[in-house]
Amino acid sequence: MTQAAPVQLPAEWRDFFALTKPRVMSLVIFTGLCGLLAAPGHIHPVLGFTAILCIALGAGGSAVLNQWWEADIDSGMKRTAGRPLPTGRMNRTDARDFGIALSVASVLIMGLAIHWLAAAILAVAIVYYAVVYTIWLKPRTPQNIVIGGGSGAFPPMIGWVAVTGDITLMPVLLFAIIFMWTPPHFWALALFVKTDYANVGIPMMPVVKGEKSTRLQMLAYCVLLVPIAAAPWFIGGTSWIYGVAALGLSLMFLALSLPVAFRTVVEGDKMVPEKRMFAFSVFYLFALFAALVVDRVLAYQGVIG
Ligand code: HEM
Ligand SMILES: CC(C)=CCC/C(C)=C/CC/C(C)=C/COP(=O)(O)OP(=O)(O)O
Repeated sequence: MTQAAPVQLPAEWRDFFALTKPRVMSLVIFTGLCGLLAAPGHIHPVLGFTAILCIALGAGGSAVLNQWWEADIDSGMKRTAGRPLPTGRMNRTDARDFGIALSVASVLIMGLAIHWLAAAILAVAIVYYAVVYTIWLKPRTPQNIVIGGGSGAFPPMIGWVAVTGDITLMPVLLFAIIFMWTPPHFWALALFVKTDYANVGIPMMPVVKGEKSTRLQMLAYCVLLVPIAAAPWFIGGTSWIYGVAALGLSLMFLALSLPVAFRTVVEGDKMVPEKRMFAFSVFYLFALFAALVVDRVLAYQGVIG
């Protein structure tokens, strides 16, 4: 029996798709979906799908605009030099227009089909990432991702508001969890690509304040994340199922941050603890939000109290 050839997008389409940072955005879309599924209330599946599609379009659009603005910086970093704009495979104007089209369409469809409050938060998230973080904070301050982390923290709130139409304590806590998670997530990576950022003059924390300070700050955020991740349980917004998962995952994340915080790096170091912490950060958020959905679906079906 002959095997079917895998479906391949035309090269140009692949570049447009790559510009939306699909791997990073998969977690953004997942947390948005979890916010939507965990919210109390009902949304028609077609509208739920539309809301998630809008989050995906908005997140993708802002990532495209981020790369349109940063094409020169990206060409100077090993990790990003192969992207469609720095390699010259794509025209900058096309990228800009694509980013604007995705962003505008996402907000308009969200507003017209779902809810204007959800659309407004989506618009804030897009502007926060594409303008506040990319243009203003990133080239200016080592606190760029601490403050800029707000951009990635909005999706579960958007998903939640798409169902309920209002902002309560629970979506604010989901925002706070991702906000606290972002510095250890990103600085773990920044530690092992530090020279890239130094070469292009981006003031990331390890470049400006040094590795020791960055490592201790990562530990501090991991400590804060333990009560913040468990807060939805403490306020009675979830059952013990989410609570135990949140405490277990957060303590594991904290445990992985200890060797990162207190070790001395030697010449030729492979940065294994830092790479392990970065990989776990991604698993952490997937698992935490999955636990939230399991908890809420069981509660709404009356299986747990
Ligand atoms: C200001 C905040 C953030 C910064 C600066 C940041 C930065 C980064 C960078 C530079 C990478 C490496 C990506 C690459 O190699 O192209 C990365 C990977 C990743 N980020 Fe973030 N991130 C942030 C927030 C978030 C948020 C909020 C999420 C999801 C909710 C997220 C999800 C991911 C995922 C899933 C990966 C791994 C992608 C892969 O498999 O390579 N990030 N992040
Ligand atoms: C709904 C919506 C608008 C969501 C946006 C969410 C989001 C995840 C924002 C921050 C994301 C991110 C991957 C930054 C990468 O940093 P960078 O751009 O500095 O990384 P680079 O060095 O790889 O370009």
